[in-house]
Formats: sequence, C-alpha cells, structure tokens
Amino acid sequence: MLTPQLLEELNSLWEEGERHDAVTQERRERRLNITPDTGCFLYQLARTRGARHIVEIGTSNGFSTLWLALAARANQGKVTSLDILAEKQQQAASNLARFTLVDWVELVCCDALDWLAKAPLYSADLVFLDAERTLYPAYWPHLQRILAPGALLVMDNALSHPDECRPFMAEVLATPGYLAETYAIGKGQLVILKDC
Ligand SMILES: C[S@@+](CC[C@H](N)C(=O)[O-])C[C@H]1O[C@@H](n2cnc3c(N)ncnc32)[C@H](O)[C@@H]1O
Repeated sequence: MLTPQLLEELNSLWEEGERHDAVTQERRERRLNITPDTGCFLYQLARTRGARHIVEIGTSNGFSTLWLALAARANQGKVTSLDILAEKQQQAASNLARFTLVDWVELVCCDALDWLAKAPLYSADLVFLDAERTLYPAYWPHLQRILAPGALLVMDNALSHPDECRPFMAEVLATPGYLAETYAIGKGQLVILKDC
C-alpha cells in the first residue's frame, strides 16, 4: 500500500530533481524524471495487470524505478531497469536503498538494444520506455517478442516530443494485434496493449 508519507517522500525526490534540472545544462547530468502522476499511473497499471516481470528502459536516478518497484513488491515480482550510464544507476541504487526497494530491482548498465536483442520470448508483463526516443523503432521487433500476451508497453513523452515519437508510433499502429492509445498524463503516455 502506498501511504501518504511514502507519496510525500516520492514527491520530495521529484521536486529535488526538478530543482537540479533547472540549473543543470548538461543533458547526461539531468534527471529528466517522469511526473508523479505518471508514476502513479504506472503503479496502477502494474498492480491491476498483476505484472511480475517489469522492464524499464531508462533508469536515470531511479525515480520511475521506485514506482515500478513498489508495484513489483506488491505483485511479488521484479523490475529489470536498464541505463547506459553507470553514474545514473549509482544514483538509482542509492534511491532504491533509501526506499528499501533494492530487493525488487535489478539494475543493468547496458545499451538497451543489446539487452533487448537477447531477452527471451514473452518475458515481460509491463515495459516502460523512457530513453532515447529516436532509437525506439529499432527496439520494436524485440519488444514485440518479449511482451507476453496481454502485456502492456508504456512510452513516456508522447505529447512532449511528438516529432521524435512519431516514427515509433507509426510502426506500432501498423502492427496487427496491438491496441495503442495516448493519454494526457504527465508528458503524454502512449499505452500499448498486446491484444493477441
Ligand atoms: C529520460 S531519462 C529516464 C528518466 C527515468 N525514467 C525517470 O523518470 O526517473 C533517460 C535515460 O535513458 C538513458 N539512455 C539513453 N540512451 C540509452 C540506451 N541506448 N540504452 C539504455 N539507456 C539509455 C539515459 O542515460 C537516461 O538516464
């Protein structure tokens, strides 16, 4: 259960990230966190789906990972979270420890495409995509393979960066068996259901 105190602590971490990003020019040093309502949305989706195998692409300092980890803990599952930058994952490890969620998350420092290329069939119940948007079309064949029947894929930034997201969205809409819709939550969430 997410207590008011826990929600307040998550909100404080997000506010701290916003303050940090406001004075940080270098993109690789920015947190670029999802919004708290997006975190709540992910938690609700993961809980109602009963997702046990959750994959996150783009860990940063672990703000979104915390929400997914809370759902994984409740579902007795786990999160595998990927980021290409080791320093980001060190920050995430520290935040997971602070929220005592380390046991529900495996942090993997890698290029997401390399990891996806080796991931097994039907190995994910929920995937959260929040990394380098122009690379998503190359991820799509692998994402289709790893999503279990009835699984969900959520992509952040559908409304904040429509031009960068358009090629991926076009690929998804052209693929039979997937139901996609964009919701005006945070920076815009494209939710894709593997409906086959
Ligand atoms: C927008 S941030 C993620 C924010 C995070 N989901 C949150 O809300 O707290 C994007 C992250 O994707 C990572 N990234 C970029 N390209 C990547 C790649 N090819 N493979 C894995 N991670 C990548 C970046 O290092 C960065 O930390």
